Amino acid sequence: MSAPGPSHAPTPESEPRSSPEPGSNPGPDPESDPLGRERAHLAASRAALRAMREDAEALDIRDVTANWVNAAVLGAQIDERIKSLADLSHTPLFFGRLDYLHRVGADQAEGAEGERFYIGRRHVHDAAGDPMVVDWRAPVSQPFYRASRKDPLDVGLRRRFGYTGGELTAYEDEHLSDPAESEERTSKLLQAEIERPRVGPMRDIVATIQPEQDEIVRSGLSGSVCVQGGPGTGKTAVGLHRVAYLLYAHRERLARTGTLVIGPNKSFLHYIEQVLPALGELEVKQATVDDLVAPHAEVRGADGAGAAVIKGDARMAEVLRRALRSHVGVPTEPVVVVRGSRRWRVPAYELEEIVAELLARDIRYGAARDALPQRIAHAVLVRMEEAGEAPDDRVQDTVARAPAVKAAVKAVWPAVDPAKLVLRLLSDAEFLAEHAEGLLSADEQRTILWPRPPRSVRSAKWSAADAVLIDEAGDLVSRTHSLGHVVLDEAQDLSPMQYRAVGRRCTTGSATVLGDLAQGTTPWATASWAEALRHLGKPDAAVEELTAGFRVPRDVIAYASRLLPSISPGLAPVSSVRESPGSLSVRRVEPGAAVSEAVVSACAEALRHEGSTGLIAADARVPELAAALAAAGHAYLSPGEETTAQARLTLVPASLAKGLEYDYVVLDEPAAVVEGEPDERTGLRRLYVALTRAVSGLTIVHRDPLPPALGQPGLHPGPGRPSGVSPVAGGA
Ligand SMILES: Nc1ncnc2c1ncn2[C@@H]1O[C@H](COP(=O)(O)OP(=O)(O)OP(=O)(O)O)[C@@H](O)[C@H]1O
Repeated sequence: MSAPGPSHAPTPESEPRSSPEPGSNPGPDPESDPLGRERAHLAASRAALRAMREDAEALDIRDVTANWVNAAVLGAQIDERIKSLADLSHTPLFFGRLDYLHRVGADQAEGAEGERFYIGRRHVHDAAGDPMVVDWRAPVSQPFYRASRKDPLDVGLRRRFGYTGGELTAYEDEHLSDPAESEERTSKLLQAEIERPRVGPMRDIVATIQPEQDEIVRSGLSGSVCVQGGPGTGKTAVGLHRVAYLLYAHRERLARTGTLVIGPNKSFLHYIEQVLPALGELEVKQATVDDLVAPHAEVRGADGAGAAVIKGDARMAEVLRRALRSHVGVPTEPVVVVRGSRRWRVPAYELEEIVAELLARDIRYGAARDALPQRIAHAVLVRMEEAGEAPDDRVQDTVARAPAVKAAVKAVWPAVDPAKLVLRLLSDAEFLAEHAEGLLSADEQRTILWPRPPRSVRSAKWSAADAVLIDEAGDLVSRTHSLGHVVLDEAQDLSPMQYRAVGRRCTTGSATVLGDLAQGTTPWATASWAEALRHLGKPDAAVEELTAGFRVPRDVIAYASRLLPSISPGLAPVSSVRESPGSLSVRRVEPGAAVSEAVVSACAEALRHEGSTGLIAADARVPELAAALAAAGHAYLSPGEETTAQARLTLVPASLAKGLEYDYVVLDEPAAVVEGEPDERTGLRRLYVALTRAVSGLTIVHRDPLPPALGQPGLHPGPGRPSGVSPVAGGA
C-alpha cells in the first residue's frame, strides 16, 4: 500500500483535469492541487526506481558464487535486472490508480480502511519494500481493466493519467461506487490514446486494455484460446499482452518450457517486435511457420495452388505415416547371438511378435527402433536364464550391441531420413500410389508428383509445403520438442498440415490462436475455427469473439464491410469505437489519365497530416508506383522498415499489408488488387485487408471500375455516408 484510503473527489469528472504547467510544486496539497500530488508520487516513484537500480548495480556477488560459471550466470541475470529497471523518460511509470474501498483481501467490514494502488508497467517499491507502483499484471490491478459501475469490484475510484512528452499533465476520474455518478461515460483519455497518430512500430496498450480483451489476456495457462475478430479489434495486441501476462503469472514454468509468437511474415514480426520488450519481456521468440520448419529443408521452390492445397491437406499426414511404417519389415530369419562357446537363438516368429508389439504402441518410429535391440537382447537373456545362467544388465547391453542384433534391426527396422521419405513420395509414383491408396485420388497424386524428380535431397527445390511435410515426417521419427505457450497470429491462413506443425510445438503446452476468417487469403485458408483447432490438436479451445474496432474509422469500416457477404457470409461487421469520423474518399481518374499521378498527389495530401502514410497496391503495380513516387521526389519505405518522423511513407504490396496499419492509406486500383489473386473470393478478401489498414483516413484512387461487391456509387454504407465519396466516383 502506498498511501492510506481513497480520497473522495466531490464531483464526477467528465473532462480530464489538466494543468499546463508540469510540476515543480514541492509540497502539493491534495485538496487544492491533486495533480501536483500525483506528480509528487511520480517523482517519488522514479526516485524509488533509481534506488532499486542502484541496489542492483551495487550487488557484490564475489562471496556468494562458488565458481566462475556461477558468477557469470548470476552476473548476466543482474545485468538483465539492471536493464529492466531503466527509467524510460517517455514511458510513464504509472498510468492509473485504483482506490479500493477496503483493504484488499480483508473482510469488507464497515469502517475498514481502504487501499490505494498506482498501476504501471512494472513493480516499484520504496526502501521499506512497500509498493509505489504495482505491475499491471498483478491481481490487484485487474479491476483497473474490469471494474464497472454495475460491478465496481470494491473500487471507489479509478483514475486514468494523461501524459505529454513524459510529463503527467492530466487525470480523469470515475467514482464507480458512487450512486450520484451513475451513467457510463467513454473515457476521453482512452479516446485520445486510440486516436493518437501512429509512427514507428506497434506499441503496447497496457493503459487501455478493454474488459473483453482483458478476459482473454488473463485467461489461464492451461487452456487454449481462439480469438475471432475483424480488422483492428486488437487481436495481435491481445495475443502479445497475453504472453506478457502469462510470463508474469507463470514465470518459472515458462522460463523452462519457452514461449513463441508466430506471425505471417518478417515485416509483420518486425512491426510487432517492440511490444514485448516494452512490457519488460525480452525472452519471447518470434517466428513465421516457414522459420519453424526451415531447419529440415532449404525452400527454393514454389508449388502451384493445386499442389500446395493437396500437400497442405491433413490426409498427407496419414500418407506419410503409412509410408514410414512400410519400412518396417517382417523378420524371416532368426537372430543368433554367440557368447563364448554358446549360441543363443531367437526364432523369427518371436522377433515378429516383438516388432508387432512395438508397432502397436504409440511411440515414435525412431524411439521404437532404439528400443528394438534391447527387446531382442531381453529375449536372449530369458533363454540364458532358462539355461541356468544369471546374466545382469551389462550382459543385456552387450547382447544388444552384438553384430547379429544390429544386423537384424537394420534389416527389420531401418533408419529413415524424413527428407528422403518425402522425396521418394513426391518422385516415385508407385510408392505414392501404394501409400495414398484410398486417401488421394489418382488426379491428386499426379498433381503433387514432381514432373522431373531431383536426384537428391540437397538438389531438390523444396517448396514451403514440402518443408512442412518433412517436418511432419520428422515428428513421426522423433518427437518434436513442445513449448509452454504458443501465440499463433493471422491463423486463418494456415493449411491443416501447418496447423499440425504448430500444434506439435505446443503438445504439452497451450496456444492462443488469433485470426479473422474474412481475411483468409491463402487457397487453403480455414473455413471454420473448429476445424483449425482440431488440426492444431486443441479441439477444446474456447472460441472468443472481439467485435469492437480500435483502428478503422466508422465510415471506412462500413465501406469495407460491404464485402463481408461475398467473402465471409455470417460474420458480424466490426463496430468502430473511434469517435473521430475519419475520412473516406473515392476518386475516379478519367479514362486515359495516369492513375499513378493521382496516387502520388493523394500520397502528398496524406503526408500533410501527422503520422504514417501507407500506399497499398496490387503487387504487380508496385514497380510502376515506385517509379512514380521516385519521379515526384517522394522517398518511401518498404513494409517492416520503421517509419520515423522523417520517413513516413511506405509503399506496401497488397500481399504484405496484413496485420499492418497506417494513419492514412492511399489504395491504388482496387480491381487490380482483386485480379492479383487466383480467384474472386480470395481477391475480395485481399481487398478487404487493404481497405482496413487505415487509422484516420482512406483515399481510394481508381480508373478501372470498382469491384461490384463494393456496391454502387454513393450507396449509403451504414450510419454515416462516406465523407468523401464523390458522386462521380464508383463502380460504373
Ligand atoms: N484497448 C485498446 N486500446 C488502445 N488501442 C487499442 C486497443 N486495442 C487495440 N488497439 C489498437 O488498435 C490497433 C489494431 O490492433 P491490432 O493490430 O491488434 O488488431 P488486429 O485485430 O490484430 O487487426 P488485424 O485483423 O487487421 O490484424 C492497434 O493500433 C492497437 O494498438
